[in-house]
Amino acid sequence: MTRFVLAIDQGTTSSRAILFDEAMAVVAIAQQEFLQYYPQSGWVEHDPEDIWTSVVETVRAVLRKADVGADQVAAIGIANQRETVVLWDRQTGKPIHNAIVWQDRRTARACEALKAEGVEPLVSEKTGLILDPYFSGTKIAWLLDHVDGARGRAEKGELLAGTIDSFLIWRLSGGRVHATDATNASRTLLFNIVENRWDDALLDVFNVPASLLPTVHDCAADFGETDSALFGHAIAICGVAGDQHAATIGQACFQPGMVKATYGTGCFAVLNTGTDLVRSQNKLLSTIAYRLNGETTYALEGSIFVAGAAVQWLRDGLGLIKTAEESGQLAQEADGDQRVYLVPAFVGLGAPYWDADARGAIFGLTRATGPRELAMAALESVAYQTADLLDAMHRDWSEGETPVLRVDGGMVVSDWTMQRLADLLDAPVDRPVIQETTALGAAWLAASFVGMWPDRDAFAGTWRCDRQFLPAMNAATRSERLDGWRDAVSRTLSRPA
Ligand SMILES: Nc1ncnc2c1ncn2[C@@H]1O[C@H](COP(=O)(O)OP(=O)(O)O)[C@@H](O)[C@H]1O
Ligand SMILES: O=P(O)(O)OC[C@H](O)CO
Repeated sequence: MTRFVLAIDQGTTSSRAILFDEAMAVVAIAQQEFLQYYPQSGWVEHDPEDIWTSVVETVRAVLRKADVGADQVAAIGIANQRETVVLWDRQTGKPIHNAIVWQDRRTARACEALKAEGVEPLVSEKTGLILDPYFSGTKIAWLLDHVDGARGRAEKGELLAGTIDSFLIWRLSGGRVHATDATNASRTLLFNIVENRWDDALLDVFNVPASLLPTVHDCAADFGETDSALFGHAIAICGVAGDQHAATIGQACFQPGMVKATYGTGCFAVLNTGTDLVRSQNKLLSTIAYRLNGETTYALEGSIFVAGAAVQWLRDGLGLIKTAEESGQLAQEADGDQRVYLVPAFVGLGAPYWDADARGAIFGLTRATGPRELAMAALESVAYQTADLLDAMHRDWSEGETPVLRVDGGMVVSDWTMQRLADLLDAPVDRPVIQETTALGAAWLAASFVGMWPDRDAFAGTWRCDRQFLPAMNAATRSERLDGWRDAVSRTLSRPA
């Protein structure tokens, strides 16, 4: 009987189920978008029931499309939007509130208060992170303090907490398994990435009871199996990683110095630093790239909150385009001499600025500026932000030049954006043949655990380039544009950098 592996890619705007065969080829894909809730300025929520329904329905749809039975699926790998948290009732599995999404800034004041108490050095030392509302710790505390009775119920052991992977594992396993992997744990502010464990001192700082938290496994491990009633047959869950970590694996960035950037809702550049935990001097994060066979590989990460979301804003906020693809066509026709800069700080700025209070701004408008130039500015903002990240990485990573950038995510189909990225980075940009790298990484974790796919090195040897974009902008233009961007950012920050 032919065997398959199933990847669940639970992203910020949609859930995807992707079925791979034994030869690592994509057999079928199903995708479902779900609603985003913006209850207040800077707040972003998801209904966990929407996420759950979209996951179950896409899995059923992909099996139907491929005419494959659940009994033919050897294993499931899960990749998920990170940092987003859910608190749910241990008995009923019902969430006590909407999920607070990674982009949500509601805990900015709480982070400032903790900084004023002087705990940031301790937190950074243990977690590799920055005290920012982006991460899960203060979001969990917010839920405990703002949902009626939640803290009392948590202390009595009635509630469970988790990132989206944990919530899905709990539901998929019929309420039997409360687990996560080391990469997701490393984004919570509660996990000590040096000692690889939940840290009591951090639980104290964020006032989170240990009983809420899941067991932490390697990325390729036994995470239980799905309730057989869900898909007609139980399927083993054997791979879990945060989506950016899964993409790092899917891009085969296994060697120190290799770097990938994923362009979805946000953009996340991840540089493999090997088994050494490198501390950034330039406001990048130190994080767990992946943990396999008990060995932790670390990474430096630059996180940008708005990448494809700027294109969504052109479409849904301004109504300038009907589809995301039109952004590239408009940018192509734009007057390239206009220096219009969009700083898309819709939910503050992430790395390397970390300014939760900044809000978006547009500079350089003239009477001649129209939709084309705004589209160009939106797409260019993604390239400029990446340039900021790679610049910080170059300064932190002393092991020589970082090699070419491997890119993936929904935006990389835009040739115009990828060319502008190479131009502004002054470095080659490689787009792989398989652009579902997040799903591929999750599938590899699961498939290698059950011995179905090749080991790490052989898997890395299967990576293929679809197109390489080479820089073609002259140095003077590049430097003038980057100066303009930095000036625009400095005028957008809520406080001096
Ligand atoms: N042709 C395109 N040009 C520019 N942006 C695009 C294009 N196609 C999709 N996008 C953007 O890519 C994002 C979706 O990518 P995806 O990887 O699915 O995101 P996520 O995992 O965060 O939900 C959207 O924000 C969308 O605006
Ligand atoms: O949903 P994505 O692909 O934008 O990824 C979200 C990140 O995991 C947030 O840290």
